[in-house]
Amino acid sequence: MADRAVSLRQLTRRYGTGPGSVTALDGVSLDFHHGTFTAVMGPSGSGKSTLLQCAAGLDRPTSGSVTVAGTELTGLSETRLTLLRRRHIGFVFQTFNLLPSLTAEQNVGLPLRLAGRRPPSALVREVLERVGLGGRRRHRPSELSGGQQQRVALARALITRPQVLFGDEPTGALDSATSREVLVLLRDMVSAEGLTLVMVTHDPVAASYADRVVFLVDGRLTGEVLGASAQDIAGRMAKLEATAC
Ligand SMILES: Nc1ncnc2c1ncn2[C@@H]1O[C@H](COP(=O)(O)OP(=O)(O)OP(=O)(O)O)[C@@H](O)[C@H]1O
Repeated sequence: MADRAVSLRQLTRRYGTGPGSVTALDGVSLDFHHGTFTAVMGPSGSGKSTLLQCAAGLDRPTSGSVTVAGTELTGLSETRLTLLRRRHIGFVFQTFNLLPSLTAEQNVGLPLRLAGRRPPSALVREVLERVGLGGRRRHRPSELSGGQQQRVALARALITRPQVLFGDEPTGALDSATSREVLVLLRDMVSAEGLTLVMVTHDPVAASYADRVVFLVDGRLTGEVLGASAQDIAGRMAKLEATAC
């Protein structure tokens, strides 16, 4: 158990009830080990975002269990779940979700403010420097490029030093060169700093930065590959999409 940052057991998420209900996740069991980078892929509607939201404690599964940092989330009160998320989990989205009226450093300090702490300026500076934005501390999101905004979002997710970072298409809105910069940064945080990263992506190139790629179809796990090239991953995706049609 100690080497697992996140464990999913028989995770099922159904939306709605009766004949119109949708089973977005159907009995998924998966482990994400400390210091590893996993990409989650699958055709549109296969349950990738639902898996991420349940694993990150942002959504509650219909049945099954999620364990993060040794604590099972099922059954935790909203307050305890919020505290656990703040302490152990970071999340980055495709849309960077920065507050437009705040500077980069104010955005980065936000999670600590929400937890009732004053963000130490040395720590904010250190995290912004880590993502290569030491010189942009006073800029507002509108004064930054897409890649820079995503790096601010990354710094904001990392300021609490989470054990696990979940990314839902974090490079989906970026051009390929900028996307590569963000992926190199993410890869380095896993390899050099022991972060555990779980990233949903449609992009085989982005997935090739991961140690492992897991594939979902119709809410079920259909396989995984280790250390695969972008070409191999694209080939597998093409097959899955052909059978999903
Ligand atoms: N709030 C909701 N209410 C009802 N159905 C939902 C809801 N959210 C997702 N679904 C359904 O659950 C299934 C899985 O959705 P999900 O967003 O997890 O898929 P995805 O693999 O992330 O898709 P995409 O690649 O298109 O983003 C889909 O059939 C979707 O329509």
